[in-house]
Amino acid sequence: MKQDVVPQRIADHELLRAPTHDDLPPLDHCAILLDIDGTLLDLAPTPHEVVVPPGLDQVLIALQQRASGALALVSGRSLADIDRIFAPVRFAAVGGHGAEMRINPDTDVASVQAPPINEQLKQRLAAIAALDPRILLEDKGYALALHYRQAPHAERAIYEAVSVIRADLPSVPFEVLPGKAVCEIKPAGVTKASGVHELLRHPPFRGRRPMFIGDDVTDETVFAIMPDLRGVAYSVGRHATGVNGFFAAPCDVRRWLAQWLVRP
Ligand SMILES: O=P(O)(O)OC[C@H]1O[C@H](O[C@H]2O[C@H](CO)[C@@H](O)[C@H](O)[C@H]2O)[C@H](O)[C@@H](O)[C@@H]1O
Repeated sequence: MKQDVVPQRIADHELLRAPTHDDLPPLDHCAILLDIDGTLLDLAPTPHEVVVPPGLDQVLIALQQRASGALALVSGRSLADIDRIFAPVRFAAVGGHGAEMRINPDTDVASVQAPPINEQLKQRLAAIAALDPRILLEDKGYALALHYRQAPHAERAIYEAVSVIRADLPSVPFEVLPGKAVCEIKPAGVTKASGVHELLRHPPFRGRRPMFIGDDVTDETVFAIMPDLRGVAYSVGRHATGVNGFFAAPCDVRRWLAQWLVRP
């Protein structure tokens, strides 16, 4: 057969469908796992300035109820910060990139998967932040973050200074994660993926198929484990490796979550 049109090479991202609810397990078989910054919430100039759009908390509560409690936030933020953002509503959560976890949102019981950040390390990182008032040091207890969204020119100096600290403190087990205008310092050995694995060992999450949405480099450990868990993963703002589809922006994620509730 004569072929009139030479097929164009199709870029990987064009092969991916926009997320559809048809790919999802039914809500009563699903563990809903959601990243916060850049996924549920739009990015803000500083960590404290994020805003929960009207109605989002109600959508999350309704999904949580429909999933018999199996909805958790999976974040680099501390549990305390997550609660501050969504107050007065509380959710099950993995916090601090896997360093903390709370299965039951109605209790204060959180399991801690890592020691508090080393004091000497903290002081050295604080000294980096002191170089420029626009660099913010976020202390999450089990993890730290150096934010340079207000001082983008400082990015290279921050990473170089952190490398020097790593060489100076070889006995302190920490890892460096590049985030969005942030250099994250977290305990070695815990990741969002280790947190998700642990979460899925407990009711009401146990035995369910996970659905995870995330946007960042720090979410890639979770994208990577989804196939083994028979899960579904979506990224936001980019086509991350191994995901089933991606959203353009957090507003699309919020709309899609709301539509999931009213699906026929
Ligand atoms: O895992 P996430 O829930 O996505 O959290 C990742 C980090 O988010 C926060 O920082 C980022 O969001 C800020 C607010 O939009 C923004 O100002 C900053 O530049 C971003 O890096 C949070 O402060 C970190 O602790 C989280 O690890």
